[in-house]
Amino acid sequence: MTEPIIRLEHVIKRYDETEVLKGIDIELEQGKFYTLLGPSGCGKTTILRIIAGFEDATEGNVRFNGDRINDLSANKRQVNTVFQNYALFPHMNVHDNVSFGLRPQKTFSKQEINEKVTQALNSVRLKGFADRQISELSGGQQQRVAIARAIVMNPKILLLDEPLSALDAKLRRDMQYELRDLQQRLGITFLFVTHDQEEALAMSDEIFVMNDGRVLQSGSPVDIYDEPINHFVADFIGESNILNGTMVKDYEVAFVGKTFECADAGMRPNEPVEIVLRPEDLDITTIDAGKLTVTIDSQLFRGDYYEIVATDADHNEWLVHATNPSEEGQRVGLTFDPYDIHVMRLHESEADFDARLEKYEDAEETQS
Ligand SMILES: Nc1ncnc2c1ncn2[C@@H]1O[C@H](COP(=O)(O)OP(=O)(O)OP(=O)(O)O)[C@@H](O)[C@H]1O
Repeated sequence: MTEPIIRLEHVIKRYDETEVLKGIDIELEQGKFYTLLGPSGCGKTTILRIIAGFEDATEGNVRFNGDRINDLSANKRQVNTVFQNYALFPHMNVHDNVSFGLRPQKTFSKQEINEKVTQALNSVRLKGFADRQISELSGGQQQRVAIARAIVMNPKILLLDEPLSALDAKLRRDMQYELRDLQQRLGITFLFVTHDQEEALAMSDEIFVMNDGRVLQSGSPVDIYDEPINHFVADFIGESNILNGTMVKDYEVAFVGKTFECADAGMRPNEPVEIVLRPEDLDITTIDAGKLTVTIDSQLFRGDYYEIVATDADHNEWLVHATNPSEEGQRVGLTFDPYDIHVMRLHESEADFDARLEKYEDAEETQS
């Protein structure tokens, strides 16, 4: 296997007594789009700053293609950063902003610099903007200049710290497509920071879900959405119904006072667990056909689905995304498939979770 381009080995960061990174182990491969996702203050920016060389790790190793770079200064790392506030120079035009990092190198002629700037501006669809002043640009265009300024340096890794947060919803969505497209065209590694789970799901090859200085789970968007490791991840990534339950035995789980067939195995008999059922995996049906009976409390039309809140006999609240409307106060059945029940062990580590998943997938293969 080839060396990951970046590897953080048990990185800890302390400011005085406060530990803001509590042992981060992550690997980034060449040419992939990675996202650090987590709530404000969980340590995302600190990880970027340590990779960029603006901040030292208190403990642990930072490796670039296998070499330890903890002591390498920021300007010697093949890493560039796009900041949230763009950090452009307002008194300079677009060309001078984009070429700013190239000029002190003195290795390029004026013509080479012009070619590189033109190429970078073309990549971010700002052809012909070189002579514009920064103040004459929209927010989205300024964002593109910031990206052009970073990619003109030909980095191996681009770090992006919430680069879309200042844009309105429509422009933000357009830029999500563009950034993803740019990453694929350039083939360099992107490490993107956001606290917006939809953005992370839409853009990434791999997501690191963080909370309180730790990576709780890493994986593809589909893996993380379908198999959240714990309550925090399930709740943070999309909407969920999360309930306490008991794993009666392999492929049988009990919650809300009933026992249901499920697709999980490999836990202790009667182990306490948490259950996740996604709103889009629940169907409303007749009371007779339902696995549970609920009463509809309220509904909102959301364009492509109805968001329904219902309550069961034990006063548990259920969030359901349905294609058809229901009537408030109506008693209906709720149904779901065994494989839509996601069972989460309490306090499971990511390594334990991966081992359990692997065992379960092996068993599935043997069965089929
Ligand atoms: N220079 C510093 N001195 C002391 N504490 C700091 C310093 N820089 C960051 N912190 C603390 O470290 C923690 C992590 O900060 P960080 O900026 O990495 O979080 P984040 O996940 O990027 O948050 P946000 O999404 O709000 O930008 C926070 O509690 C922050 O207050």
